[in-house]
Amino acid sequence: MSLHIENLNKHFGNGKHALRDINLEIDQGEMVALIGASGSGKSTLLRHIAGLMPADVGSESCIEVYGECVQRGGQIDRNVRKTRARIGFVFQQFNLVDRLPVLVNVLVGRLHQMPWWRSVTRVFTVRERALALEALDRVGIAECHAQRASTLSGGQQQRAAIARTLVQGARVVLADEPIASLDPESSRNVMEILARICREDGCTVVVSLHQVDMARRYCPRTVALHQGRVVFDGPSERLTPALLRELYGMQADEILNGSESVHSGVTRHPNASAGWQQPLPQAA
Ligand SMILES: Nc1ncnc2c1ncn2[C@@H]1O[C@H](COP(=O)(O)OP(=O)(O)OP(=O)(O)O)[C@@H](O)[C@H]1O
Repeated sequence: MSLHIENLNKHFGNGKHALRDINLEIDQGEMVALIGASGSGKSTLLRHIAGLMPADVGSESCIEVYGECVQRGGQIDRNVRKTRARIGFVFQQFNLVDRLPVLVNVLVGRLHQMPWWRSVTRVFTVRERALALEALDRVGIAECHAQRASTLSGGQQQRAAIARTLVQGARVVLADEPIASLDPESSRNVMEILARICREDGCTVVVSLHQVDMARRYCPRTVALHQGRVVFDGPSERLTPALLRELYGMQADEILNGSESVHSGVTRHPNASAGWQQPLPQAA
């Protein structure tokens, strides 16, 4: 089991109950979509899994990644740095250092494996550079390795961020709305790359998405959140518009239509309702 989440609850200081009794098991090599309307708790859940945010203190909660404790009872584990090294985090806004070359941004993924003086001086070995170039090649942007990150398109920056997780050697990739700022073609590229590292490297991928169409295209399993609760956990193909309306009421339109209004350009099934597509076979 690569991810184990038990009795997870989170109240923020303002009293907001953002996560409610979350229990999840995710196997190694699964690609799981986390969907839900804005404010449903997707980012908060991913941050808890990465050990970036503690659950309610004194609760019965427990999060483990590959059997290693990330947090228990609202306390982040003392050895979380070791566990975090296996977790790659991909953000909506890429989180690259604009003025640094792409290759150096990708090599940042290795910092945890280096002595401190090398991380400060940013002296990388030939082998480390070769690894980073290989990762950039896998995400299709090796030719951009010497450019400053700021000169890349949004889609290329997101691919560099994924290459960073490859160089890190992450066994779990948590991607928080990685395609929310991208055009349709870049979105498909990024989702295909995530699906490929899942398939080829056996990485576990959990990707939060606003819209169900991408979940159905690329992720065999979807976990749907509504007001901090898991309201669906199962095969993505079961998430029909009717079921989404049952789960989300008026908010279903945000999940069904959002991708169409923001990033149109995907072919719709002739019988589809607004924003709805038939599932495609697993991405190549
Ligand atoms: N630091 C915080 N303090 C107080 N409330 C917060 C904090 N962070 C998040 N929340 C609240 O917790 C709830 C869940 O937020 P979260 O960002 O996880 O939702 P989300 O599903 O990722 O939304 P979006 O799709 O808009 O990014 C929201 O109501 C949000 O306002």
